[in-house]
Amino acid sequence: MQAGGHILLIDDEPAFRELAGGWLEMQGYQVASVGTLTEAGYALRQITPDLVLLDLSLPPVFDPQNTLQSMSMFGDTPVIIITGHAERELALAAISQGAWDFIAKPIDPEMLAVVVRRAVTKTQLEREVSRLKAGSKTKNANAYIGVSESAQKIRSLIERIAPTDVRILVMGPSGTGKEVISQSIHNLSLRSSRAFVSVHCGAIPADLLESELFGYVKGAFTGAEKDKEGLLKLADGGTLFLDEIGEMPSAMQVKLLRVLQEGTFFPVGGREQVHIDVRVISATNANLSEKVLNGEFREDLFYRIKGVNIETESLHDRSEDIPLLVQHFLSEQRSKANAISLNKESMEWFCSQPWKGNVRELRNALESVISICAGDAVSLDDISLLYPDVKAASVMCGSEQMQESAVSLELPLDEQVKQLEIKTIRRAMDETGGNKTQSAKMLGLSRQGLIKKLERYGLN
Ligand SMILES: Nc1ncnc2c1ncn2[C@@H]1O[C@H](COP(=O)(O)OP(=O)(O)OP(=O)(O)O)[C@@H](O)[C@H]1O
Repeated sequence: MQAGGHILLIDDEPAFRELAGGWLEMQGYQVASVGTLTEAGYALRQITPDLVLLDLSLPPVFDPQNTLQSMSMFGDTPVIIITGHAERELALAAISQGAWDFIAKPIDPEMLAVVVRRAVTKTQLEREVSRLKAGSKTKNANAYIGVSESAQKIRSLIERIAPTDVRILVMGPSGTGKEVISQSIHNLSLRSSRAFVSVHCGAIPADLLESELFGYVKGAFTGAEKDKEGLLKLADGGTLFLDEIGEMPSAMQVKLLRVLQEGTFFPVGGREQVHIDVRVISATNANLSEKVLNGEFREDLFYRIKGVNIETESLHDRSEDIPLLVQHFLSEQRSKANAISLNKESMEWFCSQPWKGNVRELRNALESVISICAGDAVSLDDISLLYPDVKAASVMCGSEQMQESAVSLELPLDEQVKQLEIKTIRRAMDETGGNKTQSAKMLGLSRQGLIKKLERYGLN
């Protein structure tokens, strides 16, 4: 995608299209030029312009009123009317009907540049505003939260690769934030004002996936009463997130490969090729290399989507992220409801659970507990209504130790987190007489995760 923006130029004079189109391209815009409204309709299926430049006198009828009545086909995209001298009245009428501006032929390139820039900037700003309004999901650009070594690496990788168009494959257990990572990459990318379209490849039945992705034309099958755009077209200019790509049926894998290689596809039942410009981010909790070896996933598609790999760890193996995640989800709740907090024991309980469903399970549990909390601080009594065998965890969790040990601003955060981890691990090992299995359980880590940390910190 070029930074300048997309322009749809509709004028029946080929020489003018060539001249004005070429000049605008030199200014950094991507220009689609057509000679009739019918062609404009086709073009709109392939691009979402930031601006339309429209001549009012168009074949076959050459009736400016007819062209004016068709302006609704451009939705809220600004339209600049191109007029001849004699059409000034008409141009004014066009503006009263919602056109953004008009410019008279012969066109002064300097004037065209100014008018076009104003209109394109307006569209881009409006789209940005609606993107920001669209929800808190996009509010925080890098929404991936965590202080563990793995989370910090992922956060900085997100920031590094976001502005590029490199393809990305995010791998890791369910509920560990693969979609959060992908959305954050989109938020920080040059495509952030365009759509982030998420497709759950395993959730859509195989026979529906093709029409969902590619769209269809009227009459393509029983029930196709009008043309429908697919998710690929919706993602044009933006990011396509293919979740659970490992579950994509093999027939669709071939078709997706073609889209990724050529940037084009045919809607179901359609004869016109659609061009798109999307950045693809894929995610999976399966071992794709193994699937390739077993013949369950196409090798050529695997190499096409691979790009940069990001691997998430289970929450088990980075329990030091729990306090921050809990604080984050609490603050999200606070903006919806009254201030609510967690008392000391309940925070300890949250830090000590295994959370097999990872961050998703942690978040759901926290939200359920908050919803039944009687006061303004969640207590173990509240938790026990949902988890009857609740017991206060004996291990202190990160945030509290942070408060206890004097927090120093002289040491980098990494170092403080490391020291906190070492202290917590030592304490668990002391309390269990050095038993790794019990310590791991106490710390909410897998045994393997604990062993890795012991090695990393030389605590063996
Ligand atoms: N590091 C994180 N920071 C903030 N929120 C997170 C993080 N990790 C996960 N979440 C939250 O946990 C929930 C699940 O995250 P997400 O859907 O991104 O996981 P996933 O790995 O894509 O899961 P699945 O493989 O099941 O699709 C979401 O509500 C998300 O907001």
